[in-house]
Amino acid sequence: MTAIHVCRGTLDDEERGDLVFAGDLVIFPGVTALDAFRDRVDELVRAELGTTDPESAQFALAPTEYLDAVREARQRVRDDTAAHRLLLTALENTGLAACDTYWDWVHLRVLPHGKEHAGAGTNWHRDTWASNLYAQTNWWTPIYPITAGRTITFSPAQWSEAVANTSSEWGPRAYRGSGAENAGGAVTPQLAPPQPTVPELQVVINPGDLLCFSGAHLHGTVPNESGRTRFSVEVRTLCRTDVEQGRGAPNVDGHASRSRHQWFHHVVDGTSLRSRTAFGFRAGPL
Ligand SMILES: O=C(O)CCC(=O)C(=O)O
Ligand SMILES: [Fe+2]
Repeated sequence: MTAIHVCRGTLDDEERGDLVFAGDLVIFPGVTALDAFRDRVDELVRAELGTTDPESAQFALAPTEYLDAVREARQRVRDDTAAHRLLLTALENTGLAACDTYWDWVHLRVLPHGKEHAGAGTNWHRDTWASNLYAQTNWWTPIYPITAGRTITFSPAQWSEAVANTSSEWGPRAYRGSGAENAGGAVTPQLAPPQPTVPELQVVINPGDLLCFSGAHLHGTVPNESGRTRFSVEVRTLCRTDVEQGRGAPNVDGHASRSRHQWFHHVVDGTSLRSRTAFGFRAGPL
């Protein structure tokens, strides 16, 4: 049973882990530093799209021009250390201890209106089918207002129920961040037949709110037919103590042969989690 917690105070890493690794969703409303982060992302997005209304820019620009600008905006956010610092402060505002935290990369997801852009979203997946890291915690925030028709969706019923999937044969060529998203590639492992019935929970939060969930949750993108483009940012964290102590969500159906510690770098000093051989991690190539 998934509960949704609206947490107006802070949770330390252990308290947060107790909820998230049990399948609960945690919403931190009005996180202080998130306003400045959002302003920064908005500035980068407007600059790249050359508009004051990014949510309708897809209708104003030629398709290739638009997709190029989106790619640039995504890269700008991924490289922008000022934005990263603000996002880290926002995570710390929720109680996260930066000294113990590794993250992957700050990913701007742009989901335009219309079926032809569906590849910019994701099908149902658990991130852990790819990362094989059960302490993985996902953070997600909208940059502009969203609706139930323009958001992320969860299948709480499948938290503890195995579903057939392609995690055993999925490989790093589909590595997230490679740009495969907009080419409609299999960015994460997929559901395999038989397709389960997936009762959905679409989560609508405000810009400035942060949604936190286990990477082991079955989740995906609501197809955007809302008439406006969705802009959201996601990042994944690992708490070193969780990894060292083997804390995390249960694995109900992941069959990846490797764990992708190398996707995660320390939020302050940038050292790779893979290089922390003191943990006894395999340090082999992808
Ligand atoms: O934003 C979405 O639609 C999907 C996000 C996602 O899969 C993630 O944050 O791991
Ligand atoms: Fe995901």
